[in-house]
Amino acid sequence: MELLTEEILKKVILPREKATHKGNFGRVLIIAGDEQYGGASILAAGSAVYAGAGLVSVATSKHNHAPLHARYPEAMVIDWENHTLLEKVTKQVDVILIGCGLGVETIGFSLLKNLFATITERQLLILDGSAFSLLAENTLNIPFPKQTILTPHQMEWQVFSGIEIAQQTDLNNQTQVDKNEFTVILKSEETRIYFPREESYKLTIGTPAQAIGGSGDTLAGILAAFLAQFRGKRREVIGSAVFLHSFIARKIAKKERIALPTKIIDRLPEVMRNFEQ
Ligand SMILES: NC(=O)C1=CN([C@@H]2O[C@H](COP(=O)(O)OP(=O)(O)OC[C@H]3O[C@@H](n4cnc5c(N)ncnc54)[C@H](O)[C@@H]3O)[C@@H](O)[C@H]2O)[C@@H](O)CC1
Ligand SMILES: Nc1ncnc2c1ncn2[C@@H]1O[C@H](COP(=O)(O)OP(=O)(O)O)[C@@H](O)[C@H]1O
Ligand SMILES: [Mg+2]
Repeated sequence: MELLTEEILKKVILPREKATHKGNFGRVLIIAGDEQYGGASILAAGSAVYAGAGLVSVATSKHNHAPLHARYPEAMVIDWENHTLLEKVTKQVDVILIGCGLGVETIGFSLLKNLFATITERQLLILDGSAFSLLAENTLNIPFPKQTILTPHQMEWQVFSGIEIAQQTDLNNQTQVDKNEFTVILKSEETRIYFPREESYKLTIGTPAQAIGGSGDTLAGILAAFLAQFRGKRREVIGSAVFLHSFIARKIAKKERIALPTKIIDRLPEVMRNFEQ
């Protein structure tokens, strides 16, 4: 198991070249946020925008359109009941994140099912939050596991994989990942990242200041933006997104008791700039 350190940020975060435009930094689609959990979609969208994705679209409940636009006008919004538009945009993007505050109602399941039927092998998929209960309750196969990254916390991993929290050892987790060929970011006070048949990563810089609703939604957005824009080795791009999220939280926690997800988002552009080599 490899320990994540600052070195990974220097490796992955490269300066932006001059002859570029928004299309060079990746297109992200976030399918998230029902009426109750609108904040999850707003946090995921904000972190994807501030972490530097070229274009970010959010398919969400109509309840969230105005607040999302007001907070992050850089993000584009799609009514998630507009199937035609959602399918069109789904086909155009590089990375799709689904699940943050998606809810476990019928619409959540049909969005997941339609996405699985539309996604192609050239795209990357991130599954978070409600996606795990939806997948545990319904028979639905992940279409391209090698292109899929799961970001469960321990309880979500238990529900999805059947491995109880007390049994979530490196060996048991790695075995499950090798068998299924997806990548798992297993979030906890000491997050682990398991890749199929590759060495895993361990994150030891997390702080209890991160134990607040919305922390994971923010991580998911950062991850989507990193995968969309950085061309380095996939495992390093994933490791650097996870490291950066806690690195900023730790900076905030030196002076503040809570690392508010919205504050982590605000710090992203500056901290990323400092790591450009
Ligand atoms: N502002 C918002 O709109 C928010 C929306 N959220 C969304 O709400 C939905 C439900 O997510 P929740 O995770 O809150 O609820 P869940 O019901 O999925 O699970 C949370 C429970 O799991 C247990 N648990 C055990 N180990 C844990 C660990 N390492 N980390 C976290 N929990 C652990 C805790 O007892 C906790 O109450 C998700 O779709 C999520 O994205 C949350 O992100 C909270 C903020
Ligand atoms: N005590 C802690 N120490 C370190 N990191 C923590 C701690 N508590 C939570 N975190 C981190 O905060 C995030 C929480 O994610 P998650 O539970 O999915 O939040 P949410 O769904 O509310 O957005 C994860 O990245 C997790 O590793
Ligand atoms: Mg979560």
